[in-house]
Amino acid sequence: RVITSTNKFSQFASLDLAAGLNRYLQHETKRLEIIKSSKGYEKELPILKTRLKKLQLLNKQMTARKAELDSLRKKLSDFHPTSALRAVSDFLETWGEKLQNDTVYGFRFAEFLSNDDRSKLPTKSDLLFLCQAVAEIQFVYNLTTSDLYAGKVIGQKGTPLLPKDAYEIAHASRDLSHLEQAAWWFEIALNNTPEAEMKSKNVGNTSYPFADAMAYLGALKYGMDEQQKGLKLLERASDLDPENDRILREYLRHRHGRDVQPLVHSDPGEFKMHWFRLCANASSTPLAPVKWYHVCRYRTSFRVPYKVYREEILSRSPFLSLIHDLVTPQEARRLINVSKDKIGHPAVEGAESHLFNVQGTQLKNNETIAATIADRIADLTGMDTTERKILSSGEPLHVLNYGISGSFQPHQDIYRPYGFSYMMNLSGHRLASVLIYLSNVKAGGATAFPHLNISVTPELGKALLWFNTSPNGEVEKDIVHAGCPVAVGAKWVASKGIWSSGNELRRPCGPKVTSSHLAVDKIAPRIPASP
Ligand SMILES: O=C(O)CCC(=O)C(=O)O
Ligand SMILES: [Fe+2]
Repeated sequence: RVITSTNKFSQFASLDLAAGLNRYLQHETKRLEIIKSSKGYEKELPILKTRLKKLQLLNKQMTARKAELDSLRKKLSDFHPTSALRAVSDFLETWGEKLQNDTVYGFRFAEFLSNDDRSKLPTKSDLLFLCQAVAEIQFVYNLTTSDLYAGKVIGQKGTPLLPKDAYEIAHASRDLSHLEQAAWWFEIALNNTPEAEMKSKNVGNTSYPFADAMAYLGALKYGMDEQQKGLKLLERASDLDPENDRILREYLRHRHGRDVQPLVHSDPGEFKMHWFRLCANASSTPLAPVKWYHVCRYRTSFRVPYKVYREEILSRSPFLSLIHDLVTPQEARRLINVSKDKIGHPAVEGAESHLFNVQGTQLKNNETIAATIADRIADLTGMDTTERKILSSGEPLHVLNYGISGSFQPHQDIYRPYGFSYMMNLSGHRLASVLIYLSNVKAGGATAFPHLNISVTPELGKALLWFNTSPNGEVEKDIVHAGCPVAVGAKWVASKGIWSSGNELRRPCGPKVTSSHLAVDKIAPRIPASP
């Protein structure tokens, strides 16, 4: 999928279709010349000539549409869901067939696009995925259908949609069991389709099956206690496409109230809805301004003789804090750049893949930049982050990349019950996690802590620090957290795990409050405990 990670997209952006075609054209021209001047190939000459003519035509089209391709790339690079949906849909309509289907022009495109390059092209499944993404983003962020149809996503303007997109999103919503939402999308598709067009039966590539849309809407309305409205729609649908057996049967079943299955609405459950609310609130509320309980840590070490870290304590128990400016924009860029080519490896080793739809990689400390970050975290937290073959104190840095609607389901960075099989080993528990934001996100993509009622908007350079076990060594159940779906833009994070091995006597807020270098109780006595 091109859009699941921003990295996949940049591969597509770097693909030069026109140059590839040109190479192929030159190759074929040369072949024709050689064959012309050789004996015994007379029969094949006409075939080759037609083939060359078709290629020349395609080349002309390709050159003429260079601007179009560039604008497609530009639209995709905004990582805006409606713009991306429109762009991919346009691409598939104009180029997709030609490039994916070997036989349209009677020759193999594979010859000018390598398999590797072809895998970089947007596909039909990218389009379906984008429809799902729009449906999901709408649900989580509570967006109105008319705003989304106009391309508006949480204040970020994208390309307006077309009725056929609305039809596809309706189906995606239906698949997610968001039935009310599905009805809205069928409705908006139909409302934006002129009556004359519906009657013209001309359901081409650029349109959608109107009668189907009407029948689906009718069945939904019927099931949602608007029986009369529903029946009328089903009847109209059947009139519109009298030869359609499926629609006729649907109409009759509903009219006679026979075998009408009750609609099954999705019930995400209270916990998920709470998580979604936190996601939606985070995206509209900026971080709190600096408060009295911000903590300045003055730390000296042989690496950093004098350094001030500003730290906002968000929760004392379990401990969660926001560190301002852990990495510079240059360092973030560097981390992204060294990760880019490796991305796509399992994001989180040993984790159940249904938990996330992001891509990632691991950077070991032999990457200079990763070592720098590990050292800084050691300075900052007072803990050991050294990587060792056994009894390691630091985990390799995980770099994660979220594309449109990329998310990480609620989990804990520990062994159970979330299936992170590697999270407890000889090195003990993953004692603490440091999550560094390597990018801003245009909309969505917050990190939510449902049990703490906290969600944090990603901001380039900032980092969250939390402990996965409490000072007495028990698992912190309340540190469950999730990456909210990205609505617009790209999200890059790096997470550093700190193992208990080697840190037994180093964790802050240790046996005595005074023994803690943080002394949170002294500095922030009035922060309410978690609900
Ligand atoms: O990206 C986020 O906001 C959360 C990531 C996370 O939980 C993890 O990497 O373990
Ligand atoms: Fe996590």
